[in-house]
Amino acid sequence: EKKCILSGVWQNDLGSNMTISAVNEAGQFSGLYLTAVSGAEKPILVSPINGSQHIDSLEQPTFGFTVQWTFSDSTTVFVGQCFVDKHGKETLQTMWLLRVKARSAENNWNATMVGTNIFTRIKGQNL
Ligand SMILES: O=C1N[C@H]2[C@H](CS[C@H]2CCCCC(=O)c2ccc3ccc4cccc5ccc2c3c45)N1
Repeated sequence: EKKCILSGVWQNDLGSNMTISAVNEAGQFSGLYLTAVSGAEKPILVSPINGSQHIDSLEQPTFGFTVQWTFSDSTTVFVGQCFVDKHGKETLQTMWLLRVKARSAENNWNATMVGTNIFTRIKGQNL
């Protein structure tokens, strides 16, 4: 069947790595995110994630999570769905919004970036 529980280790098309802890009975999870890219002028550090996935159906569930970047005053929210192919290979198709801190309300208009990322499991991490 096309069940997908997000716990485990994932890598996206940018080379960023994400480790998601156990998913509880409400579908909530936490984890750690190490981005491979950044536009901040600070060194990249591991950052916490918190989110939730649907577990009512577990068939190719939708999910969302927030990354609170520890190395800069910025936040990213990811939203997406887990797809499972006929071989059982899971892929997370996501879109994200990155909000960086604006100096003033006048600069609010260009403080949010948008993009997409695809995540796949790093081998041997299906536990
Ligand atoms: O795995 C993934 N990694 C990337 C995508 C979506 S999240 C993103 C990493 C974001 C790290 C923070 C950052 O880049 C960042 C932080 C602070 C900034 C301050 C000021 C900025 C001004 C212009 C452009 C920026 C671009 C990224 C920025 C910041 C700025 N997927």
